[in-house]
Amino acid sequence: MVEQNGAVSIKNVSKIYPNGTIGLNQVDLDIKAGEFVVIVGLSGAGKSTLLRAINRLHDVTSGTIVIDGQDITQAKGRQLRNIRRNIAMIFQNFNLVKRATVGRNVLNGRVGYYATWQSILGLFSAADKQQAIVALEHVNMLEKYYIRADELSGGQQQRVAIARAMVQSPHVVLADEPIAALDPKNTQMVMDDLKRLNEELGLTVIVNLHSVPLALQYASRIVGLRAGQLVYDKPIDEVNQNDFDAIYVEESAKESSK
Ligand SMILES: Nc1ncnc2c1ncn2[C@@H]1O[C@H](COP(=O)(O)OP(=O)(O)OP(=O)(O)O)[C@@H](O)[C@H]1O
Repeated sequence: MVEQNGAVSIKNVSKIYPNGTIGLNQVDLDIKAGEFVVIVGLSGAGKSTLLRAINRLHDVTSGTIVIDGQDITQAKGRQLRNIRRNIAMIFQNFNLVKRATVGRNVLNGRVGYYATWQSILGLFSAADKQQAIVALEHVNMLEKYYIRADELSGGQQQRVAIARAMVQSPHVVLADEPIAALDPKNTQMVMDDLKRLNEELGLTVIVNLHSVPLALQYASRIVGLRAGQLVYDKPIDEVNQNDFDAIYVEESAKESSK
């Protein structure tokens, strides 16, 4: 049997920012390949900090994060680059190159496979261009191939970002509040696109969301953070609405009820 890639094992991870703020406090979380995990929690709970630790956009203070057997917190140079290649990130603000075409933005998902000079010159192979076309078809955006990214709506830009993530051929997709800037129709489309990456391509998807109804609709597992700590972790079929009180109760409300 071929082992599926995309397992993320987070062990005893803490992150203390230079100003002393605790971003994460001894978080343990084992995510299996092919899961669709939604991380919920109040603003400031540590959701972004956790996602950014997983692809090492920032360093953790202690603990380990092992992705398909390799510890990204300790990796350097080529090894770090190779682990990162397997992790795609989708941001709230899309992070596209606004003045570049949709096609070029999608091809940027391949830069991890080229020397820097090649990607700067846009020397992408025919096979990669074909992959970009397939990815844009997947998110129903192929007709926009030659359009500049800044001419698209927010929802369309996010779908281009999803196509860019696809051509990266990752094992894990991280999405940090991907629908925060979108209306309900685009929210649905973007969440559906993420679900298809999970179901059709078998990718592990980890999404930060504020919305509990969306978490319930899409997740195979829900994880709750509060004040940097993991306070909740259940497969979707064991989740009930009351559970969210534990995640969303404000510290102040808790204190005043004592
Ligand atoms: N660069 C930073 N320097 C100092 N503190 C930070 C930094 N980034 C985040 N924090 C703090 O770390 C804690 C966790 O923040 P984080 O952004 O991870 O929360 P979040 O759950 O993603 O919130 P939101 O839903 O608002 O994005 C917060 O107290 C925040 O103020």
